[in-house]
This record gives sequence, C-alpha cells and structure tokens, in this order.
Amino acid sequence: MQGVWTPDQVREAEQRLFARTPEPAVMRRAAHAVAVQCARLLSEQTGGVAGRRVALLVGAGNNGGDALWAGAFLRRRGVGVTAVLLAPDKAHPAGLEGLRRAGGRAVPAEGAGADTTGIGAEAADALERADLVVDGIVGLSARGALRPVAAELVRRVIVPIVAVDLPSGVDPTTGAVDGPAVSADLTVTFGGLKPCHVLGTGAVRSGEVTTVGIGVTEELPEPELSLLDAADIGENWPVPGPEDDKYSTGVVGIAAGSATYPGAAVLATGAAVRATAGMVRYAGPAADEVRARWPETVATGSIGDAGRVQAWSVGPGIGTGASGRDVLRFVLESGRPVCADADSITILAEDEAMWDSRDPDAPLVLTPHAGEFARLSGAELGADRVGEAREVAARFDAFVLLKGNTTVIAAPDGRVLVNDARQAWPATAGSGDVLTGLIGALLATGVEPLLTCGYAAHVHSLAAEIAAHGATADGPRSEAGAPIGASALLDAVPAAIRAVRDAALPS
Ligand SMILES: NC(=O)C1=CN([C@@H]2O[C@H](COP(=O)(O)OP(=O)(O)OC[C@H]3O[C@@H](n4cnc5c(N)ncnc54)[C@H](O)[C@@H]3O)[C@@H](O)[C@H]2O)[C@@H](O)CC1
Ligand SMILES: [K+]
Repeated sequence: MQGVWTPDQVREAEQRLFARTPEPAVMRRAAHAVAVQCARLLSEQTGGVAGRRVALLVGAGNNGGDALWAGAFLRRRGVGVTAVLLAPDKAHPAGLEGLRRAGGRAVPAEGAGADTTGIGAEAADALERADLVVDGIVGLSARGALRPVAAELVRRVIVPIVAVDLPSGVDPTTGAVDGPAVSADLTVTFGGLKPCHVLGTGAVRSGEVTTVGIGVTEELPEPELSLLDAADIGENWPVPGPEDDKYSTGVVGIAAGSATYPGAAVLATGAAVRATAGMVRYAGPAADEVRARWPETVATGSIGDAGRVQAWSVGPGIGTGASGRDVLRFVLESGRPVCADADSITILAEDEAMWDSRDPDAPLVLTPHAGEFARLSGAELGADRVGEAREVAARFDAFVLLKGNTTVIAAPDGRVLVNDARQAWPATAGSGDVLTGLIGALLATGVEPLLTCGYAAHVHSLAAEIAAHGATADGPRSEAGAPIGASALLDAVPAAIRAVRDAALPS
C-alpha cells in the first residue's frame, strides 16, 4: 500500500524538517534527485549526458528553485543548460546564482525578438535545441491551468519533459486539469505521492512517477489516501485452504436482473463465480438464464427462497419499481453486508424510508457512477472526487466506491483508497455488473469492505486490460489492444487474479 499526502500535509512535514535541516539544503537534495533522473533520461534517449542540452522552464516559486539547482547539477555533468524564466524578477535568487556559477544561462520567456506569441527569440531557441525540458513552472502552490506564456512554451516542446514535483497546470489536490497543462514523461516528487499523481487526468499527465524522500517522508503523518498495489491484493485475495469447504469460503447472494434484463444477472453472478471459491446463490427473474450459463450456482426465482448467504450484491437490472424495492428491502433487512449498485442506488437516493430497512451494524457498499453519485449527494460531482466521496460515505455511513477512470473508495471513517486504472477499457456496458459480483463475493469471504472495494476495483480494471490486449485470446498479445465487452472482461477475471497473486510471490 502506498500513501498519498495532501499538499498541506507535505508543507507541514517540510516545516518540521526545516527545524533540523536548513531549507536550502533540502532544496538541493530535491534538485539533485531531479538532476539524477534527467541524466538517466538523457542517457536513455540520446546515448549520453555530457554535451546534451536541457531547457528549464522556471516559475516564480520554490518549484522553479528546484529546477534551477537541478540545472546547476546537470552543468557539472557537462550538460548545456538554459533556464527560461517566466517571472525574471521573482526567480529563486539562490538557484539562479547557483546555475550561473555552474556556467548555465538564464533568458526571459518574453524577451527581445519576440514573435506574435510573445516568446523571446532566445527562449524559443533554447526550447528548439533542447534534448530534454524540465518543468519547474509551478509545484505544490499551483492554482489553475498554465497561464498563456507558460502554455505557449509547453506547447512548443517536442522532447521528453521531466516535471519537478508535479506537472504544472494540474491541480495538486484533485488532479483536475481545466486548461493547458504539462504532460510529463517523468515526474520526480518529494516526500511522498500527492493526489495529483494518482487521480484523474493528473495521473496521466504525471507520466512515470519517482518519489524521493529528501528527509520529508519521515515527517509525514498517516496518509489520508492510499493506493493499493498488486502485491497487497494478491497476498490477501481469498483462496481455499486445506480446511475449507464451499460454505467456509463464503456464500454470496446475487439479486440482480429482470425478465427484460437477464444479462445483468448473468454477468454479476459470473463475476462472483470467478472471484472466489465459495458458493454463489442467485435470486431473481433470470434464474433460468443464470442456471444455463453458470451451472455451479444455486438459482431461484424468488428472493425469499434464496437460502442463507454471508453477503448480498443487489441492484443491476432490478428496476426501480415495486419489485426492485421489495428485493432491496429484503436484502437490507438481512443483516448481512450488502453491495448496492445501479437501480438500488437510485432507489436509496429517492426513497428515504428505504434506509430504515437497513441493519445499521451491517456494512453497506454503494458503487455509484458520477450520475448515481449526484443523485445520492444531491449535486453534480465536482473536481474534488476524494472530498465528495468521503463526505457522502460519512453522511450515509456507507462505503462509497465512486466509479471513473480513477476509482475512489471512501470509508465512513474517512479512509480513502484509490485505484488508478490509467486505461479506460472497462468503460463498456455491463462492466459495472461484473464489479458488483466481485465485491459481493469478496464481502462474503469476510474481507473488510474498504479493502474489498479496492481489491475488486483493481482486479476489475486489470481484467479489462488483459482482455483488451488479447492475453486470453488465441493470438499473440497485442500492444495496442482492442475494445472489449463485459463478457470478455469477466472471462479475464481469473487471469487478473493469477497476476496479482503472482505479484505477491517472493521474488
Ligand atoms: N518548501 C521547500 O523548501 C521545499 C519545496 N520544494 C519545492 O517547492 C515547491 C513549492 O514551492 P512554492 O510554495 O514556492 O510554490 P510553487 O513553486 O508551487 O508556486 C510558486 C508561485 O507560482 C504562482 N502560481 C500559482 N499557480 C500558478 C499558475 N497556474 N501559473 C503561474 N503561476 C502560478 C503562485 O502565486 C506562487 O507564488 C514544491 O512543489 C517543490 O518543488 C522542494 O524544494 C523541497 C523543499
Ligand atoms: K512542476
């Protein structure tokens, strides 16, 4: 599990560090790490370091200071370094002095010989000749998108970009981008990951992310946000042991589908069948279809006849009418952990009385997409997905899995997990039904609800990736991939589970 810290937490940790280590020394550590990564990239891209050219894009704050000092370190390795200053009067004085002492140059972004875009001739030339660009425009104190001159400079870059701390133009706290922003090949960040490295567009714009401690890590508090990695999941994915039987490995009930929508039932049930070794019971109008496709399930037409289960998945395709409401009420009254998805979220959002059916001691997982989330929260989803998911989780005393390219999972006690998919293959009809089945199956095995959601989201997106790239098809694995349907995603679930379990094996 990797921690993710808010900009405020990092700033406070830096202040604690400065009590022991002077700020300039900390900045030089940060800058040195940036220089090391730049040299690595130069070497990989151009076959060497000495004699290559680097342009630094330097803003008004300490982020620019880091870039300037990194330039000074690169000069010592024989790199030609030109700093392009966006705010020449405010550029970090010690960093600028350090770069000049090392033999680097600094030119204003808007200097003599400017063309219609306002970029000076020397700045344009530095960018054109660069083998690598360092983004030191803004860091943790960034607000909003790149301003026009910075945006124009960034637009001209055709070589790899190394971002200092974070790609400029990305909101540090939400990862949102609402205008021009840097797309980095590599981001070197300090102390620990920030939300922008793992959330939404920011995650994509960050490229590869390298974290360097610089003494800040030790000062950080418990993270408010965490990122699961494959090994965490593989280590804890429930598999049967020598003492287990079909009951002890978890019995999950699936209440999904209707005569009109049997597909949701088949997909959710199939996901539960593939997720764990336990038993899957299905209750609903699609019992015949479910039995035909998944003979290992115990399927019945009526929820009252379903038999004992240890957790329920409810919602996909049940409709929002009287029968859907009856099913949801039955499940909520069962006292078992429940994953409520799709139509059941809509019912809960519309019908306050439905909440009275809930056993307050049984965990409830809600898995809304943005539209369903808006119904629950009462307002359109904004940029702060983590903050909003946390708020709704607390308000409803439920675990909230907010779907999207980055899945955000909030517990009622404020803990948040993030699954950074970095690919959009699961965005296909029926994919949510598969996720619901996975969550129900894991809840039935007794995995803690927050982790259940994290494990399920990770395996779900990995299965989609595996399916899209053809790893389960006959031919060779494809680099580019192709769109998939939810059935293909479902078929790849065992491959995804194998992959995370293999990741947990000792190397
Ligand atoms: N505190 C420290 O000493 C350390 C900080 N470090 C670096 O310092 C950075 C934070 O530095 P600062 O707090 O000085 O701030 P930044 O360098 O992030 O921002 C500087 C200035 O840019 C302006 N600005 C904000 N958004 C802008 C935008 N969209 N376009 C143009 N200008 C914008 C702000 O008014 C602010 O004054 C970190 O990201 C990291 O790179 C590292 O050197 C490690 C140690
Ligand atoms: K930056």
